Order: sequence, then C-alpha cells, then structure tokens
Amino acid sequence: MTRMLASVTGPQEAEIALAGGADIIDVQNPAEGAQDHAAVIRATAQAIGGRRPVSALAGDLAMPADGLRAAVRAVATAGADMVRLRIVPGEGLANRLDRLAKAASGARLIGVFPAEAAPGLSLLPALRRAGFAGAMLDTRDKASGHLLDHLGLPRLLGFVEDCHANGLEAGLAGSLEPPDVPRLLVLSPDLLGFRGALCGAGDRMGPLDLARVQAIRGLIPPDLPAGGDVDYRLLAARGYAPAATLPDGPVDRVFVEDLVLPVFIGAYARERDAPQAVRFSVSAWVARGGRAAEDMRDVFSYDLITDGIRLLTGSGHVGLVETLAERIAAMVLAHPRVARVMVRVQKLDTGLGTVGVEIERSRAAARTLSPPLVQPLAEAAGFGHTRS
Ligand SMILES: O=C[C@H](O)COP(=O)(O)O
Repeated sequence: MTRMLASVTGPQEAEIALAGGADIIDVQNPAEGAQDHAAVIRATAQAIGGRRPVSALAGDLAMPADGLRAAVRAVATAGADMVRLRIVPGEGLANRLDRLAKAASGARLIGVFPAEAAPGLSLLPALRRAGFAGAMLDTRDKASGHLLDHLGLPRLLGFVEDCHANGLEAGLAGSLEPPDVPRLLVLSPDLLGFRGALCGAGDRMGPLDLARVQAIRGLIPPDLPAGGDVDYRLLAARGYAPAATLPDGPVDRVFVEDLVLPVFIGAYARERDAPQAVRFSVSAWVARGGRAAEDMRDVFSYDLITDGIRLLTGSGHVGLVETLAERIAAMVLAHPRVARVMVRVQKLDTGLGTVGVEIERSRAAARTLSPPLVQPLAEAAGFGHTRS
C-alpha cells in the first residue's frame, strides 16, 4: 500500500488535506524559517486529533548532536507521530544517529535524502540500526526540477528496494505532478509526498486546494478491502482492471513509436563493450475502463511502457533482440488491462541496415485477472533488482 503525504502550513490546511483524503498530514512551512514551528505542529496535531498521523521536519542530520536531539524532542513532544530529518551529504553522518530514537520518544524517525545529490544509500543500514522507521527522497531546492528530473526510474526503484531490504519504509517526493503518480506507484513506495501539486496553480507557496488534493488522492489506490467493493477506476491508475472489462469491452491502442535508447545488446563479444542504439516501437491494446478518458485515472499511460523499457534496458547486457522483445511484451502484459501487445526491437548500429525482430503476444485466454490485483509491475515483470 502506498500512502499519500500532504504537506500543510497549519491546522486550516490540515483540515483541507484531511477532507481530500490524505493519509499523513505533514506540517511544513514552505517558506522555511517558521517563527514557531513547534507551536504550529502542536496546533495542527490538536486539530487533527489522531484522525491521521502527523509528520514534521525537525532539522538536518548535520546539526550539532545536542541541538539535533533537542530539535527531534521538540517536534515529537509537540505532537508529531513522524519526525523527518534531512540527510545532507557528508562524512560521519552515521555518528550523529546516536540517541535520536530516544529523543523521538516513540515518534517514527524518517530520514530525508536530497534527490539532487546522489543519495548516500550506504547510510540506510545505519538508519535502521538507529531505530529509524523509513527514508525518503525529496528535492531540497524546489526550483531545481522534479524528482524524476534528478533520478531515473531505475535509481528510484533501487532506492525503494534498498529501503525495504533494510527494513525501512520508502518515500518519494519532489514537485510530483499527477502524471508522475502511476509511474511511481509501479515502484511500490510506501509513501508519496506532495505540496506543490496540492496548491492552487501548482504553486507550493499558495494555499492548499481541496480539488487538487482530491485529484491526487484519486490516483493513489487505497488499501484494498478484503472481498469488499473495489473502485476499479482507482486501480486503473496503477494499470489494473477488473476481469469483466476483458476481453469484450472497447479496446484502445496505446503506442510508443521510435524510442531510441543506448542498450548493451548482442551475441558478439564486442557487443559487450559498448552500448548501441536500439529503436523500440510498442503497441498495447488496452481495455477501456468503460468511460471516456477525463484524467489520469482513466488511462493506461504510455509512460508505463517507456519507463518499463528503460528499466529493462538498464539492468545489464542482453544477448538477443528476441529476449529483450519477450521481456518487454511480458512487462506490458503484466498490466491486466492490456489484452495484446506488439513489440518491435531494431538495432541501428550493426552496419547491416536496420535489423531486429517484431513479436506479438496476447494475454492467454485462461489467465484470470482475479485478485490479488495489486502486484508491483517490477516484480511481475521479473526485473526487481535493476540498477542504472
Ligand atoms: O514531502 C513532501 C514535500 O512537501 C513535497 O513538496 P513538493 O511536492 O512541493 O515538492
């Protein structure tokens, strides 16, 4: 399950976030330098009254040890259930983790890595040993771009997997927008964090907007009730659909044409030394959700195809174009809304003209789409250990 964190400036916005369905209320002054951060946290926690967990930033891990512990204690005693600490790149950070959990007195500690710097994942085991509950990636400089501008899908998948391997929850944030949500849900993070996308005109300095909170909420499927009614429109954002929509409903062809990427591919020894240009074209015949497409919840995003290709080609050398084409087809068919897929893989640098293979694969008629519907794409496609 992925939870939605909404950053708010105080009690008033907290109520809007709550009404819009946010799972975690994060107290954060987007202008920084809040006059009395602890007082705002206390007022927000009191207003929320336990209806949702409250989170708040306490400071930087680089702060002097005594000051850091005091900041963690102040935020926790003000009522935060989750205390976020920025992790700035640098040596000796592990030494600063001592006694932080005690200072947090029961609140869950979350380390926030800046997405702009190559995140120092070697610190994850130390975070776990120090009693942290999770780690997040977030952009520190909000003018520097979106999370995905700084780190590609393979790196983000690696972050989520490394967190989980260390027993930590994994969070992702950084000027996320609605089209980012289905792409990131595929990675199965425990948390997606938002501020700018929830504010009027997408300006994180502006006031929280209920309709925008609801729009983001609608893209993140809530926990599935066991055997209860499921809103499949929500699941569609994650690429899932009820069995009833296949194979009889209307079908759209979602396509990617002529995506060219450098790929380590080929059976010759020399083809292991350098990547070569490979062109990808993919068509996916996708069951419509039974209504006209109005927003991201109604579509199977072509981003899911391009992201999957990037993840697959970033996972090491592949011997044959046929192997790569099969993996891409399996990856696309891992989305239950996809009934049929065509994959064309063309090598452009062989000196023999354009060579390659084109395959078509269909969902086996016998394959059911019964629950569990929510299965990470990365896992379903068998590339859960990729790195770039
Ligand atoms: O963790 C949540 C942050 O407040 C995200 O803020 P942002 O969406 O404006 O980057």
